[in-house]
Amino acid sequence: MTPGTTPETTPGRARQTAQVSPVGRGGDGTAVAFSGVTRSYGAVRAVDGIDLRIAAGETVALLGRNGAGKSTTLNMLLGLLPPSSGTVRLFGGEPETAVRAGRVGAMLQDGKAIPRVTVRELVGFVAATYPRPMDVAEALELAGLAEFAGRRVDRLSGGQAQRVRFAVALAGNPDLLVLDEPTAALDVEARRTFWRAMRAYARRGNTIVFSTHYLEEADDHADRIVVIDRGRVVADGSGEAIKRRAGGSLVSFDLAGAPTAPLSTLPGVHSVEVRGDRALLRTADSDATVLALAGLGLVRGLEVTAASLEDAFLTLTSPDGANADAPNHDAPNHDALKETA
Ligand SMILES: Nc1ncnc2c1ncn2[C@@H]1O[C@H](COP(=O)(O)OP(=O)(O)OP(=O)(O)O)[C@@H](O)[C@H]1O
Repeated sequence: MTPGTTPETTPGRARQTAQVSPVGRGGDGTAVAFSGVTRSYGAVRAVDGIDLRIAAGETVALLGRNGAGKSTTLNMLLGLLPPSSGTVRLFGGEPETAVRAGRVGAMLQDGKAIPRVTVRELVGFVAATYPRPMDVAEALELAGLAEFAGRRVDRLSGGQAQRVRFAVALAGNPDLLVLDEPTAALDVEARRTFWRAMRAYARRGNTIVFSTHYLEEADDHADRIVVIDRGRVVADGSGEAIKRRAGGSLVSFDLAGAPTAPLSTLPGVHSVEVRGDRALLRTADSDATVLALAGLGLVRGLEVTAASLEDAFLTLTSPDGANADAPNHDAPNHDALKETA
């Protein structure tokens, strides 16, 4: 069952609504612990050896491209999917135990269809399954739904329905909120409202794990970013640290038919991408790269720009189905990108 997404959610653990220190909730202060976790679907290795500790009270973003393994990781975290190997612990025990105890609220991509009841009724039904739930009005307020409380849930826009799912995830007043791409269906204003609510919930000492494709979103709203690529953690640290270590510069120029093979061996270059006739080199030393390009006569339309957040992300991850025209010679030492949280 998907915790926190249906009125039938399992009864919750007794706990107070008041602010609680994050330390102590997980015994040693650990909310989530993955040790050597893998998960395969047939021949597809979706998660390929994840070790991860998330302290109680942390807000952590799982950042990765489509198919990186984020949802699989979150599903194992919630006990919805067993790992092929390794162990997952929530608050020191089995995920199922924490979920059954009502310590976990989730908002997943494939939340079940919402029945024909009002927003207030639905959140009330879910809240009633917990011994000490969040006050319904408070959950609606936090999720930005106060004005829609009397509206039928099947008569809401996609973005409003998404907020209902958030309110349902909050209803049991969980210690840990797990959100799989929570802002996917939201417009700019709704995103702002959503993140404001999420931060308010985090300030109470709760733990939040959310997945996203966007480094900017992760950087703006998480204490810590865990970058996942091809089922592995390739970077783990603050947004600042990830930008600093993966940032560098972007050097682009017109190839004019020149071969791409030597580009990845130029000084400073850690990845090469070709878009049409233009080559984009991500480099840690733009001066050295430009000098080397000049030596090769490759200076047509040359541009040097600081790497953006998205460039930093691209540097850390590899595109699906890399093709010969768009090699990504990622060669960073990923271990060097990890920092102690
Ligand atoms: N039920 C399944 N059966 C077979 N393969 C699957 C299944 N679920 C996921 N996969 C594969 O496992 C890999 C990881 O998928 P996952 O959904 O965990 O990625 P993701 O990072 O959440 O992607 P997205 O951002 O697109 O949601 C992908 O290659 C995907 O095709």
